[in-house]
Amino acid sequence: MPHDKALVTDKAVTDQLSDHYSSIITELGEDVSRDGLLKTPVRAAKAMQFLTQGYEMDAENILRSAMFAEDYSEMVIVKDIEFYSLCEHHVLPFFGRAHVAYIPDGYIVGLSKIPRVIEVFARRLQVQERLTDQILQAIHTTLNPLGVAVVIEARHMCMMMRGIQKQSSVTTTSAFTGAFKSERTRNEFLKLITSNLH
Ligand SMILES: Nc1nc2c(ncn2[C@@H]2O[C@H](COP(=O)(O)OP(=O)(O)OP(=O)(O)O)[C@@H](O)[C@H]2O)c(=O)[nH]1
Ligand SMILES: [Zn+2]
Repeated sequence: MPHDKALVTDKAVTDQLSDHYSSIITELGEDVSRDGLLKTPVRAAKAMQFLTQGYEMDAENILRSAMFAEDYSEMVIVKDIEFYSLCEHHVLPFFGRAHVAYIPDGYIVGLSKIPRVIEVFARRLQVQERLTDQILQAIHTTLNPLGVAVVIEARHMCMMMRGIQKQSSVTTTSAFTGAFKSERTRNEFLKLITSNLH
């Protein structure tokens, strides 16, 4: 899914976006007909479709496609899941790592589906808070587990390349349901995501 270019570009959309990119590049003072820029509008159009392909994906379907009845009821954690998203204010990247946990209640989910859910919500115009919450809600609604926890750490290019120009600030967001509202369970999760056990 994330690597399949053919899936994410549509000819009509590419043509339209490409025209817009030509105008933008010209407006910036460049010569869009020079050799190095000849194919840039089309490349940029395809890249932007790739970066926003999450609009075409359905997180709940992805999770439902690999749910298995299982009696396991301890915490399952998938941590250090890297992601790239686009901030909806400046259309510049923000990127980092997500840590997700859930405590099953009768059903477990195929592990790869957790990073796939992150792709669904990261590959669109976003804010970090909503990204965190959408991942949480998709898992909560579909698996109906005893609890879900999501922590996201990210760097925002709009705060690095421009604006306030802070190079090392990291933004952390978190959201919890059910059992993770209890301090003991939440602390166990936070301890495990910060440990170096591999
Ligand atoms: N809460 C939140 N804010 C974000 C996120 N991504 C970017 N922002 C912020 O969105 C805000 C937009 O503020 P504005 O004042 O409208 O835009 P601006 O003039 O470009 O702001 P500066 O970045 O401060 O130069 C900025 O403070 C950004 O840092 C995000 O994921 N969550
Ligand atoms: Zn921004």
